[in-house]
Parts: sequence; structure tokens; C-alpha cells
Amino acid sequence: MSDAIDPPMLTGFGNHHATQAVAGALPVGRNSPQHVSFGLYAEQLSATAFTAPRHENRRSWLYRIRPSAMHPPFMPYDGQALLGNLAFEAGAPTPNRLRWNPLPLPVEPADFIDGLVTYAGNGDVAAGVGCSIHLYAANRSMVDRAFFSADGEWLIVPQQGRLRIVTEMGVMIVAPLQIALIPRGVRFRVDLLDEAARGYACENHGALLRLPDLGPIGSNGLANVRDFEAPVAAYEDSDRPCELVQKYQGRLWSTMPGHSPFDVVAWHGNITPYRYDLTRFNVMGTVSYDHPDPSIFTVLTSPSNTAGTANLDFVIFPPRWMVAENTFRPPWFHRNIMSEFMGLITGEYDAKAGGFAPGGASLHNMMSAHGPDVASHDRAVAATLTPHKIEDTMAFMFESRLPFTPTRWAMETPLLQGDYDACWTGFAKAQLP
Ligand SMILES: O=C(O)Cc1cc(O)ccc1O
Ligand SMILES: [Fe+2]
Repeated sequence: MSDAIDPPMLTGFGNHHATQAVAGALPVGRNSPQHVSFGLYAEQLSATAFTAPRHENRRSWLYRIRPSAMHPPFMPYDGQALLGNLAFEAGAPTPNRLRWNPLPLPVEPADFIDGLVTYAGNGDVAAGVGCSIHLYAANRSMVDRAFFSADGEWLIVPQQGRLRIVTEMGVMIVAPLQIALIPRGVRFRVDLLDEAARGYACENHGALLRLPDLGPIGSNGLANVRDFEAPVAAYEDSDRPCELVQKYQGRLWSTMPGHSPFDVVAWHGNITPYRYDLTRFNVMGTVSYDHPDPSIFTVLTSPSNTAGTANLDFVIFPPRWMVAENTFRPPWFHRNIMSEFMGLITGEYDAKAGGFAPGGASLHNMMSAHGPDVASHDRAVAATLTPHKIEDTMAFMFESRLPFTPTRWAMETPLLQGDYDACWTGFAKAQLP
């Protein structure tokens, strides 16, 4: 399909940016002048309460061709039964370890909205805690329709196929091994740049994702601030009706404004869509012994009210050197107070010699015992511990303090592996003296 030119981007995480697609569109010295240039409409988009502390306060000012208020009422949207709370309200908690084969690419035409399916969720959308996890598989671009979630920011993790994400605040091209973040409420459209696209999306109902503190690591490392990129202003001036679908309190709604919602000519502020290239992650690890906790691989974190105990962490497992001496190098056996939903973008994951395919997913809920499968375990115990590079791989984890409830769809789909527990059967018994 089409090749796309990567538009210029603004750099830095959480920066105050200012950008205009037409010279003179951005007001100078005030946010809301009596007369905005060209008759544009000023609109404030708040991602935190007006009164949030200054260092956490996130808002942007948008200058648009028409106010986004100009739309007919939203009506319930029944074109998508697999996306949203409805999907997981019908589910039931399970302590069992679960793993899914990859979503097949669609045969019938399906755009990003059609191709989404909710696998799991936790927390409470209305209370602003927890997250929902969706996967998508699509084979065509969204045409004359746009989407937004009033329920949380969307962290999109492409696994296959490049996306051109058109947002109110500009355009981002996002390929596998990159991630995109769409703030709560921001309208977006997903165009496919390849024949098909597949990936993951985590919808964060809690505090905004931010960079983790670095503690003793110091002032650099992990995901570096300067590598986050926000789009420059870009607009469509179109009077063609556009279907606008929103997710609100777990359910879908739609309306039909008589114009493109992507009509923001200029904006400034510090709540923006952004993308990040996971291959830029500055990986830390042991240079002596033992396998460190995977918190050293945290890209972004949504804190909860309990210090150090995340509503949601986005953690990656990138290529890296393994040099630990006299150490069992892969992830150890563990039982975790946190709940872990994992995906695989490419390659093989070092705790799973088989069964965890790119595009697949696994869920290890609070206190469920997991770790290396038998083959990975035996291989690691037998290995000669020379420096070894884990290459061509990228797994990730959405980790939450709240256990995930899988949707009924996720429990009933034939993609669910019926024999997952078998990967932990057949460990040799320890021999006491
Ligand atoms: O379960 C998993 O594979 C994720 C994970 C990786 C790791 O290196 C340590 C702990 C952990 O939960
Ligand atoms: Fe784990």
C-alpha cells in the first residue's frame, strides 16, 4: 500500500508545545482573544482537573475551524459488540493462567474500530481506576469516521503493519516497535499503511501515564524524555459528514457531525498525542549476578494512590546483553501481588520456548504461579554462562495492581490455549541428600 512521508515532530515528554499549520493562527500572549485569527474557535482540552498541582497539570488550547461542540446528540452505537465494558461485565474473574494465539487477520473488511476486541479489564471506569486491554486486527483504513475515548488515554502497541494515526492535533506514523499515545477525548482516525495491521491497545482509566522516577539510576536512562515525539498541527477542511464514535463509560456511542473533526489549525499546551520508538529504550541490567525485577524495564507508569504500586505499568523486554554470572538468567518462577498481561511484538520471549507467538497474549493474575516453561528452564540451567545477547525480540507487559477480568469473548474464543498449564508440567523433582 501507500508509502508515507513521516511528518516533522515536536520532541520531549510532557513539554509545552506550540504549533500552527497556518501562519498567524496561534494567538499570541493570551489563550482566548475576543477575535481569534481567521474566525477560528478557541477550545481548552483539560486532561487534569483545572486545579491539579502545577507540575501535574495538563491542558492544551486548540484553535479550530468549527467548535467541537457542534454536533448532534450521540446515539448508542451497536456496530461493535466486542469493545468496551459490556464485553467484560459479562466476564468472570479467574485465577487461572491464560494464553491466547494471535488474532487472525480479518477476511471481511474491517477498520481499526471494527477490528478491536476487548480481552480484559480491571478497576472502574467511572471511578478513574484500572485499565482495559483491547487487541485489534484490521485490513482497511477508517474512512469518514473518527473515534475517541472519554474513558481514558489509549496506549497503542502495533505488532504488525504501520499505522498513520490522524489526530485532532496532527498526524503520527507509528510502526511496530513504536508506540502511540492518544489522550482521553482526542479524536483520531487510523489509516493503514500496509495491507493489514494488528496490535494491542491499553486504555488507561487512571492517572495519566508518565515516565517513572529514576532513583539511583540518575538523570538519564530507560525511556529518555527527548525521544518522545508529538505531532505538529495539521488540519482537514472538509464539509463531508464524518461518523464520530466515542467510548463513554464502557459503551459505544456515535454521532454524525457535518464536517471533519480534524479541523484544528493550531494548538499549544502540554497534553498531546505522542509516539515513542521502543528501540531507543536505554536498557539497564545486572552486570554481576541475579535477574533483576522487571521494573527496570518500565517505559511509562500510571501511579495509583499507593506509592510505588502502579495502576498500570507499561514494561518492555528489549534486546539486551545477558552477562550475569552463576545466575539463572531468564525470568524466575514467581507469584506477584501485581497482575500481568503480556504481549509479544516480535521474536521469542526468554521465559517461553514455545507457545507465545508474536501477536499472542498471556494473563498471569495476582498470585498465580508462573515463570519459565520447562524447556526454557532446562535450557537456562544447562547453559554455559558466557556473555550472550538476546536479539530480535520485543515482548511487553501491562502490569497492574488490580487483577484483570477476562471478557467472556476471551474465555470462549478458540484462540485461548486449552493446554497452557502443560508448559509447567514435567519439571524434574529435586533430589535431597
Ligand atoms: O512473567 C513474566 O514473564 C514477566 C516477568 C519478567 C521478569 O523478568 C521478571 C518478572 C516477571 O513477572
Ligand atoms: Fe511475571
